[in-house]
Amino acid sequence: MSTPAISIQNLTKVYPIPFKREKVTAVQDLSLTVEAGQVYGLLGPNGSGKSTTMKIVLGLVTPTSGRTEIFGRDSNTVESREDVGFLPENPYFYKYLTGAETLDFYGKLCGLSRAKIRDRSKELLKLVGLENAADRRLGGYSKGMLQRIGLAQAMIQEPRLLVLDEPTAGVDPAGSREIRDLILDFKQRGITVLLCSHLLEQVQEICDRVGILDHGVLIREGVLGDLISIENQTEIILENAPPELLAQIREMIGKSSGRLVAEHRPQKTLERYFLDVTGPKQS
Ligand SMILES: Nc1ncnc2c1ncn2[C@@H]1O[C@H](COP(=O)(O)OP(=O)(O)OP(=O)(O)O)[C@@H](O)[C@H]1O
Repeated sequence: MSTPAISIQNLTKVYPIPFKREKVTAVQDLSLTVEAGQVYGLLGPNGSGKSTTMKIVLGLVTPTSGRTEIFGRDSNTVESREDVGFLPENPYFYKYLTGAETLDFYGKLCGLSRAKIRDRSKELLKLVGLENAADRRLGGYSKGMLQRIGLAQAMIQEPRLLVLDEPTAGVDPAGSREIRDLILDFKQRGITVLLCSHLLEQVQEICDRVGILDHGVLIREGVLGDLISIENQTEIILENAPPELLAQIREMIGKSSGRLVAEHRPQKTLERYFLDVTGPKQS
């Protein structure tokens, strides 16, 4: 089996509260594995320990006990960071820098050569749809554009793993969809993604596997489809079914041991409807 992108073993983090004798257990005996190539959703209510877990994986916070690894390398080693790109929850950007200058800055921080930064920056600005805004200052970017330059920044050193903390926070539905599509694009390129989000509808669309934290404890974990499927029910969606066919089906069900639980028209999501009515008009 290939080395997992992330391995978390019996991780616990207890924060002392300054000037008080109390402590906060942010993460408690957490073990989980993110296989390479997956999009993994780490979910949980506010304060459940998601950001703390991410920061420990990234080597930004020291665990109280347990260990975390990135592609087999302990998170507390500098080498483990070579393979990771990170978009924090509230990224701070220099608003007087342009999009291109921002990528230049992060490229230099990662120790990339001038030529490499130039090529990579051009490629990434195109990928995140900011080619035309490359020379505009970030102070004039919308929230969606800022998150996209944040994603480009996280991708500058061609990481194999992307850690994204709330990548669509504060972004409108069209902007969120663009970010969602970008994440799927990264997955297509073989990049592993660890994602924290409260937008469960989006998580459902893009994640292969999810873990749910509650008060620092992993209460559910598994393949998304398995976790949310209702075991003893079957859904059949028919198109253009004539009334006689529906009547026959109802009659057959009536004669069987099965029970018709619901019969209704499938609905599109509110997001899909919103995008349909606000999106570009078809000519
Ligand atoms: N530096 C810190 N010092 C003390 N307590 C902290 C610190 N960072 C986080 N905590 C506490 O640890 C717990 C988990 O916080 P964390 O930010 O990891 O949760 P989260 O799931 O990411 O929340 P959110 O969804 O609001 O971002 C919370 O009770 C929080 O108050």
